[in-house]
Amino acid sequence: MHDDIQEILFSEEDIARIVRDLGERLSEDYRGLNPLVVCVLKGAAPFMSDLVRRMDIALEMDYMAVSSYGASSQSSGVVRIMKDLDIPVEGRHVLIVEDIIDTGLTLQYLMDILKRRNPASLKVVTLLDKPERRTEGLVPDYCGVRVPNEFVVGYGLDYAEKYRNLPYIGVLKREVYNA
Ligand SMILES: O=P(O)(O)OC[C@H]1O[C@H](OP(=O)(O)OP(=O)(O)O)[C@H](O)[C@@H]1O
Ligand code: HPA
Ligand SMILES: [Mg+2]
Repeated sequence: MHDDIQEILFSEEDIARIVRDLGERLSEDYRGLNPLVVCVLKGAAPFMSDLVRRMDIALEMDYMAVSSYGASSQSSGVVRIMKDLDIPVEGRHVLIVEDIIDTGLTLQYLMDILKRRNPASLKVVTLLDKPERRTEGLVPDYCGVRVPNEFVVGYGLDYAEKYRNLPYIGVLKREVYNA
């Protein structure tokens, strides 16, 4: 697994620091609002799990699964809902948790769907932002860190379902997905 990584971008310690800072900011901004924190499966699961433990406020958690990349390093452009939320969104302060915003297609689709359900507010926190690839005019409300235009894996991010359990975030060697 580690042999497939070209370069480590963020170590376990880097990630812990970034997540702690985001958690502190979100705790201030959402105190007293009992936000509905929505994890976009599967990539955001490790980030969600660490982030909520850095949010020292009352909140509720729910999970949604949409998929566009499948077993590929290229977005198919078609986003599908694989699992919807259990908790109603109407009147709630909804915070979407993403691992990465790349083209922005996934998030644009998700925001359009959730907006129609009349939340009190709808914002996004992403651990990674890859703005160079954006096709949708989307800017995250909260962003951990920017990444270069490379395919990255680890800490939830996969290539063909692999590498999600790496404790760090790194650039995948091109020969792995061009093979
Ligand atoms: O901005 P975009 O170009 O849409 O890409 C970002 C999305 O792609 C990945 O999910 P994926 O569809 O691969 O599912 P996964 O989370 O299960 O890996 C990632 O977790 C984001 O949700
Ligand atoms: O760089 C990436 N890595 C893994 N999954 C992704 N989904 C969108 N961009 C990426
Ligand atoms: Mg993926």
